[in-house]
Amino acid sequence: MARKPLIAGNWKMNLNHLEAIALVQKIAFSLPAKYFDKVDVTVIPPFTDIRSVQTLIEGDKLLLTYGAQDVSAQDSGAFTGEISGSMLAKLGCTFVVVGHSERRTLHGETNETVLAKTKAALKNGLTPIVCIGEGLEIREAGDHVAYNVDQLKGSLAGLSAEEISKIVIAYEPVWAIGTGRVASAADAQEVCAAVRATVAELADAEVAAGVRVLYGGSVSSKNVGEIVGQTDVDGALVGGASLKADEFATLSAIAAGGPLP
Ligand SMILES: O=C[C@H](O)COP(=O)(O)O
Repeated sequence: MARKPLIAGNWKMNLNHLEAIALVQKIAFSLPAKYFDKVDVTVIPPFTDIRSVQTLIEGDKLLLTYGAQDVSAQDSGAFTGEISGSMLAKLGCTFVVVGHSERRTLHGETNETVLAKTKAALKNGLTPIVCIGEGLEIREAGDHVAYNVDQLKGSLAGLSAEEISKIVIAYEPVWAIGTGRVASAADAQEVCAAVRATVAELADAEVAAGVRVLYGGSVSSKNVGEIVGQTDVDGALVGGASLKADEFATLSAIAAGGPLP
């Protein structure tokens, strides 16, 4: 089954709403409509930027989509600081990142938390981008495939095949995030193939053939071509390089198969 590549730009805690508007305008200008037949491109700004990004994208009928970096596992109520799935859906978000390693490490999110947030996203019609990834010690011990398979199984435990078919999975080795130390294309392929095999086990072969598996960790225009050229890698979750319009447009164009903008 042909899977359309997805390039998702996770801005993390960068750019206020005015800067967000400027960046989205530049990306849209650099990436004409023809590219969007071959690649889905989404921006994942901080919560405070989403309304401005929505207004721009809807007002100018841009072909980019947008999403959020996190979602509450709760529906509503006394959860100070939390943002619900229904709030994000009302703002027109397509995607929500769930279980990013920075949330797992810095905010103590477990596989159970990630599963609850994944359910909250699905319940509200959002596509969760469920993140997994091993630290350096696990990679150096050679246990990375088993570790990622376990993390994925824990993060998707009990979901139906239909629910799993609506999810995007992102493999992000923690040692490659923001470090400039990108995994080799073969490293990315090895884990993404194991992810797809695990989806076949948890759901079925058809769901596994259709689910999009992204790689994340120091992706740039220099390495994206080789990475998304791997059989089981269907795009990228991009951090630092998504904050530069030209670079993000260029790497999206490469994922689309070119030509360069
Ligand atoms: O969500 C994005 C990843 O954490 C990758 O970040 P990076 O491209 O800055 O390494």
